[in-house]
Amino acid sequence: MAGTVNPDLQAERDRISFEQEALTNAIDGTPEKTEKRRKYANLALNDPDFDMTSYNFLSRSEKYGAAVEKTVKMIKKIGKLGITDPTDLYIYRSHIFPNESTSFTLHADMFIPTLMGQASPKQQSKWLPKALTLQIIGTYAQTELGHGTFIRGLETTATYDEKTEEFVIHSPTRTSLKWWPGNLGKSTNHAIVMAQLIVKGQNYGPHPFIVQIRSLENHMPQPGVTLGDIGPKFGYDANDNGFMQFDHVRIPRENMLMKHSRVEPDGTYIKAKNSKLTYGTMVFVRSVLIRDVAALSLAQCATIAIRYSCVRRQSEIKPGAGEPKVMDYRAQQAKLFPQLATAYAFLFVAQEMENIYFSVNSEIDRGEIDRLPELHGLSSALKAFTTDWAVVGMEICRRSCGGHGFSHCSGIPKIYVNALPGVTYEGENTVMYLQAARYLVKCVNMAKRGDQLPGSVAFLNKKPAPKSSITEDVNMVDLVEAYRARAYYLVHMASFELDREIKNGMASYDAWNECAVALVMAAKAYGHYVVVEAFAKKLETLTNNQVPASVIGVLTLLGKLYALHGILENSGDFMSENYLSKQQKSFIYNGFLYALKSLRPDAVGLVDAFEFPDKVLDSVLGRYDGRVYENMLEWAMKDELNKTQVHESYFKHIRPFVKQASKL
Ligand SMILES: CCCCCCCCCC/C=C\CCCCCCCCCC(=O)SCCNC(=O)CCNC(=O)[C@H](O)C(C)(C)COP(=O)(O)OP(=O)(O)OC[C@H]1O[C@@H](n2cnc3c(N)ncnc32)[C@H](O)[C@@H]1OP(=O)(O)O
Ligand SMILES: Cc1cc2nc3c(=O)[nH]c(=O)nc-3n(C[C@H](O)[C@H](O)[C@H](O)COP(=O)(O)OP(=O)(O)OC[C@H]3O[C@@H](n4cnc5c(N)ncnc54)[C@H](O)[C@@H]3O)c2cc1C
Repeated sequence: MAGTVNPDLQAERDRISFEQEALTNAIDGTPEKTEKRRKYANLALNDPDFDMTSYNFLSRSEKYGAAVEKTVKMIKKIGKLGITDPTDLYIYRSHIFPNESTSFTLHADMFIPTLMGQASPKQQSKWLPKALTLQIIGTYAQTELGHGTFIRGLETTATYDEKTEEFVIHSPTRTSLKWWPGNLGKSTNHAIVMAQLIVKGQNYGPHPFIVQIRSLENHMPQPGVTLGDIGPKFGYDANDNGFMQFDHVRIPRENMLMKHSRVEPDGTYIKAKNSKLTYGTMVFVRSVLIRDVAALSLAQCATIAIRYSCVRRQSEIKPGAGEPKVMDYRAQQAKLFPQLATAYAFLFVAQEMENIYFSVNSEIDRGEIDRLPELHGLSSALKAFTTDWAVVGMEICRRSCGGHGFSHCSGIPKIYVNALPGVTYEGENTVMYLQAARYLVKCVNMAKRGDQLPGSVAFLNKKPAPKSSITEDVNMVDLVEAYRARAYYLVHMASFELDREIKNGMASYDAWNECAVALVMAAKAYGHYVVVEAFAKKLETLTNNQVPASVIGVLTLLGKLYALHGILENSGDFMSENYLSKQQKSFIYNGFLYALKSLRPDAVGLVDAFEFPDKVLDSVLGRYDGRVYENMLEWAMKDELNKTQVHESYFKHIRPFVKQASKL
């Protein structure tokens, strides 16, 4: 990150009030994690074998080809370097493929996790070594043309043939074509296929099967399998999301993943302890994408927009006093600082989600499944809440860069389109909120019966005070309590509405649909509360770990800003039933303004602390050295249109037309 830095940006760095290294450690989790991240990031970034030229100026086919080449090179390097730990692998990979999908992403993030979570020990010993050494490369093929959300509605069938001890995989209709699986279109040779298990004429619902889909010799589709790419999308150009049709494809019985449920050779079906264990890979990915998609993408966009806002000068505050940095406009701070605070909040809640995921998962491995519903409810709510707000925040960052934010030179469009499908894949967000609400409503009924609720839903056990205790000197404790109260009331209100409809004679499924607006609001409020509380807990942990006061100070300001902004944006909720008085609302507003003002000197330090390398941001606007204007023209000149002064279409179309016109 050496070189002459734009003086405007240097001035920002010269006045940072906190110890940046300690903050970076807090973001990573521990100093050891920072060290590890730097080590694997540098291994990737300093390797001259990786061409980090961005894909901006390539066609879709070229992008795909470049991604495959880079993926294979990366896999070879991983083998040479002996990187095996999943976190190290993830860091290494995300610095070679920043905000991009590798050609084997689904293999790493879903195919292998599914083998680990769904295959029996015997099956794991057969498939995992092959998968880990890439002798086979797989994807996760669940979604079909007709159904993504409603897994029970999948139409692909796996019919057991006891005579041959095989399953017959078949796509009976046009809508049963697998559609969307990543890396299916061109790259993979195996797939975990979710299909309706049919034994002796009985349908036991969706189950996972491992199916070879392409030849390991020449990559042609296996007999009975039709394959292709689904065509251009909103983004994800280098990713070959694919389609797949089966025509009575036979696989051995052992290819059904049988950790949780089994089919014996004679066709006897042994069911799982909980049929939803089959959905485990989705819970895993929902848990990790809170950090890897939502938090990090927003943090990157905030970095770009805040650095650029300290370089960009425009208009006037005081007439005649010259053009200020746009960061000095209070309105610009009001747009960008909440996004910065949200990125921090999501990083902290992701650390908590990761701990919960791994702790519940090891319980599940021991056969204890009591906490599965909470894990599902919490991961659903947080997946939806964080991806929703991350994409809203990224767009705010983009607009805050004015016109240049619309250009790929800002780097924001690439980050945005890579994160955007996070609101849809792995469970469409409204559907995820409703899943969380389903769990919350159950919890209300359990609390009414006097049951003690676990972890993140324990707040439903205790009625909050009817009035907030927020004072002029707003503090984190009162803010957390305000969010708890809002979540408590909205969850109870949704539950009350549901009960009322049912008491009035409505069938429970109709009542559910009727109350969906209240249910989604309840789940959002729950997600918001969990995030604010996670921020407060993080501050407590850092304080207990003797992190420097300067860091606690700036993070406390950020935490408050996040919570205050959320109250201002949702003041109707907080002010209903007079929980928050008009005077308290003015304390919130003043606290928000105070936080903006106080954070201004540290804005660049707070984004620098994320330590996103320039190669990751791939942004002219967000460069570490702030040399924006010096590099814009050079960047634009890379475009194919600038390779010649006069484009061939001039000779083909414009010139003849103009000649013709001049004769008239
Ligand atoms: C430190 C660790 C390092 C590790 C590094 C690893 C590196 C990984 C890095 C990853 C980085 C980034 C990741 C991003 C890239 C990944 C790319 C991903 C691409 C996307 C892939 C996909 O999209 S795959 C397809 C996903 N599809 C879905 O998600 C479908 C959504 N639908 C559903 O989940 C369900 O059908 C439903 C939730 C909608 C429920 O349907 P339905 O109404 O029919 O209900 P059911 O009858 O099915 O359910 C009834 C009861 O079951 C409960 N339930 C439902 N789901 C679950 C679950 N998953 N777990 C537990 N319980 C569940 C439900 O609540 C009901 O309960 P009751 O009320 O008690 O009856
Ligand atoms: C980039 C990308 C990558 C993907 N990768 C994969 C992959 O690798 N493997 C794979 O199997 N799939 C993959 N998918 C598919 C993805 O998982 C599904 O698109 C997703 O689960 C949503 O399902 P759907 O498309 O059927 O949406 P739909 O369910 O059709 O949603 C349409 C609308 O209906 C609403 N809706 C649906 N059901 C309900 C309900 N019960 N209550 C209220 N509203 C409802 C939704 O909220 C939404 O507004 C990918 C998708 C994308 C975009």
